Amino acid sequence: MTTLRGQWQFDEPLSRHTSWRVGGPARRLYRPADADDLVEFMRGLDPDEPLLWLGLGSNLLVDDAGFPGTVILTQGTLDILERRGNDRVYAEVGVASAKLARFAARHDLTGIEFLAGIPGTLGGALAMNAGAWGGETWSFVRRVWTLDRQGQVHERDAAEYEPAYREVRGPTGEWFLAAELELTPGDGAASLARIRELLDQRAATQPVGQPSCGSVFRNPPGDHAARLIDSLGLKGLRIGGAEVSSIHANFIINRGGATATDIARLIEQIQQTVERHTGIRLMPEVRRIAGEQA
Ligand SMILES: Cc1cc2nc3c(=O)[nH]c(=O)nc-3n(C[C@H](O)[C@H](O)[C@H](O)COP(=O)(O)OP(=O)(O)OC[C@H]3O[C@@H](n4cnc5c(N)ncnc54)[C@H](O)[C@@H]3O)c2cc1C
Ligand SMILES: NC(=O)C1=CN([C@@H]2O[C@H](COP(=O)(O)OP(=O)(O)OC[C@H]3O[C@@H](n4cnc5c(N)ncnc54)[C@H](OP(=O)(O)O)[C@@H]3O)[C@@H](O)[C@H]2O)C=CC1
Ligand SMILES: C=C(O[C@H]1[C@H](O)[C@@H](CO)O[C@H](OP(=O)(O)OP(=O)(O)OC[C@H]2O[C@@H](n3ccc(=O)[nH]c3=O)[C@H](O)[C@@H]2O)[C@@H]1NC(C)=O)C(=O)O
Repeated sequence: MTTLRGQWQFDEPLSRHTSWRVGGPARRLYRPADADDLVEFMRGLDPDEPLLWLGLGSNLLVDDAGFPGTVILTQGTLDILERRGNDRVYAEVGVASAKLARFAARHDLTGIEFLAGIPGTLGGALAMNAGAWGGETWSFVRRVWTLDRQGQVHERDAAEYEPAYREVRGPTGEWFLAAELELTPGDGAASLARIRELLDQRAATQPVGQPSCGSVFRNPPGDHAARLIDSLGLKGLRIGGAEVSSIHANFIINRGGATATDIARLIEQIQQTVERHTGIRLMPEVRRIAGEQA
């Protein structure tokens, strides 16, 4: 029997762990001390316990009722980050995407500048195939290490996964522990300048200072959700504390005191209005949490 070294919290409000600042309590939240500790934790976990892996919570709509199970928090832990060889970076999933982008640039490795403005962890970026400005996370992944519910670690080749727009299909019942990325050796100063440029571009077009989950809807083929929502005059539409951003129409911001229900109702209202006027059913990009996630 091994003693766990991580930290427990009980009835922890998930509004403290999501960028929308909404979401009810998790029955239990566990922040592992490191990857070995997390392996031990999974080995001892009740097979029926609902489980949610959480990074920064920047793409999650957690219900007001909370999560009736265990949340594993990787942000602020699982933070090993190192260069390997000429063109590789190894990172555990708790590393912030922004930190990974700057680390690569400082080591004269280029290609992932786009990750600098995407809030969240590498784990969330892998699960969502996070992308911006033409770049996508999985274009750079060569290997991943995953963990299953029995506490078994698997080393997997990127070829075992099928990345698509804001999603990736692969072996089920496993979560990401770490990844190895292949980057292009180049000019680190130019890479840092590109990061600054992309952050400026983002600040000019997105409400980065206000609580949100980024784009609420996926872009439909050949169009942009934001353009459709904007063209119907929905900017500023508000339910409770949730409001369609007047800066970017595909962002819903928490104006203070929003509930998950406010946000969910606003999402539905936008979907219905857009569908009625254009025939296009917008599909959410954000993930709604009400039960077990795998
Ligand atoms: C202001 C703002 C701007 C944004 N801009 C962009 C953008 O340009 N492009 C973009 O793609 N996204 C964007 N997003 C959305 C979000 O930042 C990304 O999806 C991000 O990669 C999520 O990372 P996270 O750590 O917060 O994941 P979380 O929200 O914590 O989790 C997201 C999903 O990943 C799963 N997950 C987390 N860690 C793991 C793991 N280790 N193994 C398996 N599954 C895991 C969770 O269970 C959940 O289903 C933006 C969000 C905000 C608030
Ligand atoms: N957190 C959120 O809810 C939101 C975040 N954002 C934006 O998303 C991006 C990423 O956010 P988040 O995931 O929270 O990560 P952080 O902003 O916490 O950044 C993570 C790490 O990246 C490095 N870093 C970030 N910005 C800088 C900088 N200007 N100069 C030097 N190093 C930097 C730092 O690493 P080191 O430890 O090496 O210094 C930092 O610890 C930021 O641009 C942020 O403004 C936007 C909306 C919401
Ligand atoms: C923020 C996210 O990702 C973002 C990513 O940061 C940016 C930059 O690459 O490109 C996508 O936004 P986007 O398609 O809305 O890109 P933008 O360039 O801002 O806008 C697209 C088009 O919509 C129009 N537009 C935008 C905002 C608005 O309020 N009104 C409007 O009409 C713009 O004029 C432009 O013609 C990603 N969103 C999706 C759903 O793919 C996220 O996934 O959370």
